[in-house]
Amino acid sequence: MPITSELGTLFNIQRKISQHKRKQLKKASHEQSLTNGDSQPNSDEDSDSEIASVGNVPILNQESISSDVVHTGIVVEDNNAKDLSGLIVSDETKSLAINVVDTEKLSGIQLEDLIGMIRNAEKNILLLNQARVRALEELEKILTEKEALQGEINTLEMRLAETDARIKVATQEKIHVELLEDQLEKLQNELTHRGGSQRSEVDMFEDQNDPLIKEHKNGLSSLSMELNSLRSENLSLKNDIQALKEELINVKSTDERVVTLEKERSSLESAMKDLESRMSVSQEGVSKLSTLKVEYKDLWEKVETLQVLLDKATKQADQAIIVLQQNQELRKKVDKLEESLEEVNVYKLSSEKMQQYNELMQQKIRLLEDRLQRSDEEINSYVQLYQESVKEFQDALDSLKEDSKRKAIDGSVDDMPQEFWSRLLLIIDGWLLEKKISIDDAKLLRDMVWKRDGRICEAYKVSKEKTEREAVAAFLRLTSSTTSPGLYVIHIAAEMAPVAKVGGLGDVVTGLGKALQKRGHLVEVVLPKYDCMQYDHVHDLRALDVVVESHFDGQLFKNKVWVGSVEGLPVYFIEPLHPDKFFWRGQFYGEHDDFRRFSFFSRAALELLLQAGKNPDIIHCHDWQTAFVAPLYWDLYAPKGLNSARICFTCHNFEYQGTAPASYLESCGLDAHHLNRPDRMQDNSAHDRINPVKGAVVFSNIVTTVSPTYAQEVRTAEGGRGLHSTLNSHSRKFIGVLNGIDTDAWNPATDAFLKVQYSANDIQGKGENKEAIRRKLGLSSADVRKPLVGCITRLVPQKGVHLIRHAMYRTLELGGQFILLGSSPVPHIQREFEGIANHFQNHDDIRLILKYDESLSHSIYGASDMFIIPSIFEPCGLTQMIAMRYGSIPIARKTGGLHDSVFDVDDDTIPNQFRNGFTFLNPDEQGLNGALERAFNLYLNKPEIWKQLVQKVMIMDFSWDASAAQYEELYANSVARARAANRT
Ligand SMILES: Nc1ncnc2c1ncn2[C@@H]1O[C@H](COP(=O)(O)OP(=O)(O)O)[C@@H](O)[C@H]1O
Repeated sequence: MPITSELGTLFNIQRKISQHKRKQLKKASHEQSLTNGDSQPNSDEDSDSEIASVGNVPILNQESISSDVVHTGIVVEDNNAKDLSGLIVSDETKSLAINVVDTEKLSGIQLEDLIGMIRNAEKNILLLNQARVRALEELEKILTEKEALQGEINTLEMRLAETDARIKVATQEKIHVELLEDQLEKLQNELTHRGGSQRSEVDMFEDQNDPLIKEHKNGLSSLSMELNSLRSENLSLKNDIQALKEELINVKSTDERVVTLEKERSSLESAMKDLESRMSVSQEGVSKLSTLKVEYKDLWEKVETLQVLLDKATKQADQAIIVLQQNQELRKKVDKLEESLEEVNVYKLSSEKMQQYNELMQQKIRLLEDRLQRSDEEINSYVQLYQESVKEFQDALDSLKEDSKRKAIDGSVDDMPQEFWSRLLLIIDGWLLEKKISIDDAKLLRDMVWKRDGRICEAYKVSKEKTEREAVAAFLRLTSSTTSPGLYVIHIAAEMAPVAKVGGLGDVVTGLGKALQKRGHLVEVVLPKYDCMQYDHVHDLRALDVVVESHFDGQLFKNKVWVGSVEGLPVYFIEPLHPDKFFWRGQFYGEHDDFRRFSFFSRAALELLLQAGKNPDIIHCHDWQTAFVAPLYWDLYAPKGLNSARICFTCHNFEYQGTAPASYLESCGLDAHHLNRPDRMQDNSAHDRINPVKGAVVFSNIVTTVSPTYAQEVRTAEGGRGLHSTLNSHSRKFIGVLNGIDTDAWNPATDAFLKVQYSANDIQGKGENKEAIRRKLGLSSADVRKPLVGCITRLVPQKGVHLIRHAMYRTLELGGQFILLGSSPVPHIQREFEGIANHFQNHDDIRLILKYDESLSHSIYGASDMFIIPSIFEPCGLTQMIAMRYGSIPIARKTGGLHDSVFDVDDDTIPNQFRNGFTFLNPDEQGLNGALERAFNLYLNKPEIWKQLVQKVMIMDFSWDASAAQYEELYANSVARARAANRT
């Protein structure tokens, strides 16, 4: 192939390659611009808010880029700028090298940073594209130049080839000329040799006009002409060659330029590649950018939401500030009140017992204020009536005065004129007809007049100068002293300690009953006659020769009635003669038909009261099992004549409400249709079910629970187990009264279950009881001072079983000993603790006894140094009070009744004389650890202080006295209101 065509092919290939590259570059550039162009509408569609912010960015403002890049994390790299300089790229373009930072970091950047980054990234992309376009233009110029040069090279190469050919011809001709010159020279030499001799020959020839010579002469001249022409040709060829050589040099220099251009081209290509890779990086950046845009959109929405919330919060804050200001004013008032309270407290400090009652007194004051307000309302309504009567009474008094003047007033009763007695009778009848006194009172007063009772004469004398109201009161005092000194209270309950006790309810019925009895009230208890009762605690048990019939399932069933005394209280035991043998089940609760068992019992108990002709002032029912008493009383028994009583209901634990399908209510004779309403017995969560506890709250005159804090807790959605709304709407009759304990039954000085009795004055016996129980349960006695932690409880979630379990292990870690007495109605919990009991059965420092054992419970209270009660919630809790009575320091969670009875030894906000234990707030292991460790620390490191603490808690008063007084007052007020209402 000729050189020219070879060069031409090469050139074509190169051109094609460069064209192809250019096309690709253009295409890439076009696509890029499309991509950039597309992203904006897309983002427009995506978010209006984004449009507003991104669209307004002055993206061609170069200054804004440089100032923002560092801030947003997009940085210009100097190296990249140097690479680009070879392409004659503008300075601005150099700043387009984007260092794509970790987008994860970006997402964490503040919102403003994010917006700035998006703006700058867009600016960078645009400038990058501009730089690419310029680079392409430059490249195109260079390629055009290169093409022109290539053409020149081709021409030169052709001319070179021609020149080569001509040089060859010229060389051949030169050789030929040289040959001719040689021949010519030889001929000349020959001619010269022939010289003189031959000169004459030549001359002869000339002279002689010899034709050979002539021919020879002609030949020579033509040769010399030819030679001359060849010489001149040779000269011109030399010139040509010289010119060609120069051209060749030019060509070489052109080649060198081509090589340079090639180098430039390849560096351009590598720059292009670099640009391409940067483009792809920037494309990634773009995709990340769109992710960021989405994130930005989300963030923006959140910001807007936050803004709305902020506005709201600001408004609330404003309101809060106002409230706060009001609060501060209130606070000042409260502070003043507290100051005066403290003064009162200081005064009350003279009696330690009074201080302990301080809180209860405050509560009582609140209750009294409440009551006072209500009775004020009632009284006001009577005032008018009284005022009307005053005049009449005054007239009667005036006439009596006149009589008195006439007769000797200080004479004997018998001397009083008949007119005096008649007038008294008329006054009494007037008060009766005007409903100022009840029929019973009127009857009693009439009897007194009839019998010429000196007391009524005396009452008249005392009241004759007084108002009618005071006179009525003076006469009624006569009737109440005539009838009974106290109230007649009947408890209808499912438990009573110690004969039928499952938990605190049994303790309360007996403890409260005995305390009320001591205060002069007549107290009776009605219980189911369980087959599993502790009959040895019932004195003089006997069946009455009477059968009480009660309705159930539309039929009459007989009930056998037993009487006996328990802890000095008269008790009626009802034994239903029903085929289902309701109370012959070997356990108190947990039967599938508990609802039927106890609704039957509730009705039978009321039937007993009715048939026995009892007229109690108070019927006190407890928990869901006897909650049916309240609606039964008002719906069925009050109409039948058992109408003397007010109903008091105590809920000992709102976790147990005894709900059932509404139709179940029919069995005991209640009208399910009538009662299954939101304002009556309908369960607040399941509307096809009735709720006995709710029914009792609605239908009772007094509703109590077992501690003030628990009473507050159950009025909240979290603590009320669905009944908070009902309790709130009946709040006027609802109150928390802290339970007490039966200090006779729980007395370490007399407790027959203890190995050694002891008291606060002599606590040595406590150590002996500790030693005795260690021996009994097989625990190590090696270290007398090793602290013993006790726990006696039903093992149910409420009691914080996971914390009890943790306390056992933590006690061992701390070097103590642990005794757990408890049982669980929850099978899996019982199984779990059985597993732990087996695991530790031969352990030196821990023992689990998983049963109910009254006697052992006394021994544990007597032996333990500390007592753990980590309840999740606790309506009242008795074990902490019993433990303290036995000198065992409680470690308790601050909830419900525990909060009202255990006060932390390290809590400076509590007066020192009330501090009696270790408490923790959070129901978790850390919370418990803290309290347990503090207790161990004090026990081990400060034995004297510990001893003082033990003696202090043993004499704290947790008796029923204060609580019974509160109940007495609640009862009395309710009865008084009823009587007042009956009179009107
Ligand atoms: N396994 C048991 N053996 C003996 N007495 C127990 C047992 N478990 C609990 N008790 C007693 O039951 C009463 C618990 O009352 P309380 O603390 O009000 O809890 P609750 O009524 O919720 O069970 C205490 O008198 C305690 O001594």
